[in-house]
Amino acid sequence: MSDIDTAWKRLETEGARLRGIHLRELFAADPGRSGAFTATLDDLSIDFSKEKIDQGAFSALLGLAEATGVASCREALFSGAPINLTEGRAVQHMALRAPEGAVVEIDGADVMPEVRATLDRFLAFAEDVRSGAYAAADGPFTDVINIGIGGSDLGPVMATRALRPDHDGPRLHFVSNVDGGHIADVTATLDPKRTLVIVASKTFTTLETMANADTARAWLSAALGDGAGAHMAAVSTNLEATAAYGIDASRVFGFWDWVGGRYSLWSAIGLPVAIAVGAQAFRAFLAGAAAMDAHFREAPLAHNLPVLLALIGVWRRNVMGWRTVGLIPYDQRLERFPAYVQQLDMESNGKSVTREGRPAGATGPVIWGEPGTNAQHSFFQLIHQGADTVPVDFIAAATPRGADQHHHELLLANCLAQGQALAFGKSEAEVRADMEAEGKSAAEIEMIAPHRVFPGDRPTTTILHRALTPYALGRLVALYEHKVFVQGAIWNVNSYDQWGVELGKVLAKALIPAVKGEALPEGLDGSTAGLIARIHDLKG
Ligand SMILES: O=P(O)(O)OC[C@H]1O[C@H](O)[C@H](O)[C@@H](O)[C@@H]1O
Repeated sequence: MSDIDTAWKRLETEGARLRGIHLRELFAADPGRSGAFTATLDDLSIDFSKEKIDQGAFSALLGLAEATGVASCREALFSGAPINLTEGRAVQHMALRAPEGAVVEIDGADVMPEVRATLDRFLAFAEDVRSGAYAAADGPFTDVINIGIGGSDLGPVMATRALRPDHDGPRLHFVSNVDGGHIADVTATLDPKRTLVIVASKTFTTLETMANADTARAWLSAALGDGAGAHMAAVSTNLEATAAYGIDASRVFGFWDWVGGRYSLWSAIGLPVAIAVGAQAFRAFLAGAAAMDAHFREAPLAHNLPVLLALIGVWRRNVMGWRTVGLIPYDQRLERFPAYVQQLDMESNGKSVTREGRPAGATGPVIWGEPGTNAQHSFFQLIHQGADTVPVDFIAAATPRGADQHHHELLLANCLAQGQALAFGKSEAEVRADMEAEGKSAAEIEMIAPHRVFPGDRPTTTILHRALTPYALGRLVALYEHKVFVQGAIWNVNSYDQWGVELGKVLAKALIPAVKGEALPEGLDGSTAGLIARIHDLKG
């Protein structure tokens, strides 16, 4: 048996043992377990004491990380080796936030001079837009529309909302969906004479983004004629395509093929964020991520935050067999964080073959979520009393920014209470005692008590930091990025390609003529042909 098989076997044994032990019992046996199962980096902590693990399971998880070579995979990542095997590319988004003086070599050349020059250039442009030094014909830009999708949209949207207290630049708007309703609704409220449009696309070929860019350009041209070009900027790795599209090189900001789309927020894809919050805050955001990079690279596995988060995920997914994870920020400004992590995680580790092309076991879980406390008043019912165990990650800040302290205390109390309720529940005996104290009749108690029981034993991990500053946000995003990397290493999948999105793109292109009313593609399946016929009927 290989070391990896042995490590998995040991985990299975631990899992079988712990499955029968309620979280209440784990806490009764070791009331101080939160000390043992909390890891910190400065003000950031991860408390995983409400996960169904104990020391035996924890050491088996660390054994798996060692057997699967997480530490050497991590070195390969930072070395700039082409670990994205299927595309022959290095994975070096960390270079985009590397500290002053760092040298990062890819293919034997230091990429940092070019990275720094591009960062300086796009931050200078952001400051010029903010100050009005680069202005619209009628005065400073009041509004900016970022057109992009996937990694060219979710990061900027998420970060702009998260950093609302730092937002002192022009208003930001985001258009991603090819649904014309999206751009129509955004432009309806804006003055083209005072609006800057950023077209953000790594490839500059994405159907949705190019369709929206064409529509935005027509909207600008209708108001500005030849002046429309001055209202457009682009971010891409495909500089030939941006030139062919006619966007002036002075407003084109590049990045590199070693930056995956879902890892590109740190590059010029972050331009809209920089326009919103300014260069200084954007640099603090990068510094927070760099601090997590340094921690991830240097900390021993047993105290390494991304490694621990990854191992908890492996425990949940592979050992316990739970297929989804709820990501619930108790932070309204992180409302798009679950969607952001959804792409980061599911596009990276939603794979079913290993790096060698053989069948992989259970890999990336389904990630979903909404902010608390709203989530409590909608789907938390199922998490408390449903038939499935749904592990949850909570994220909360100890202090609010630009918001009322009392509200924040209510928010935190709710977050903590959910973790308590999920872990410890409420037994039938407790429910009956409560109902008796409420003076309910025996018949009513008999009928209602089973419905009021909370089984508990439902795991949560709580991530806490002081406040959601630009630095803390950078650190949090990098935490999840590296967690995804570690899980990819353990599952032995390539976390950096996304072939699974390709087939739909090809098929959509082939169907466009038929949807427009032209001939159907040859050999089209009966269901799709029927749906197209129905669409034409309904169009009348
Ligand atoms: O930035 P783009 O090249 O326009 O790509 C936008 C997005 O679409 C692709 O299909 C991928 O699934 C995403 O990873 C990517 O972020």
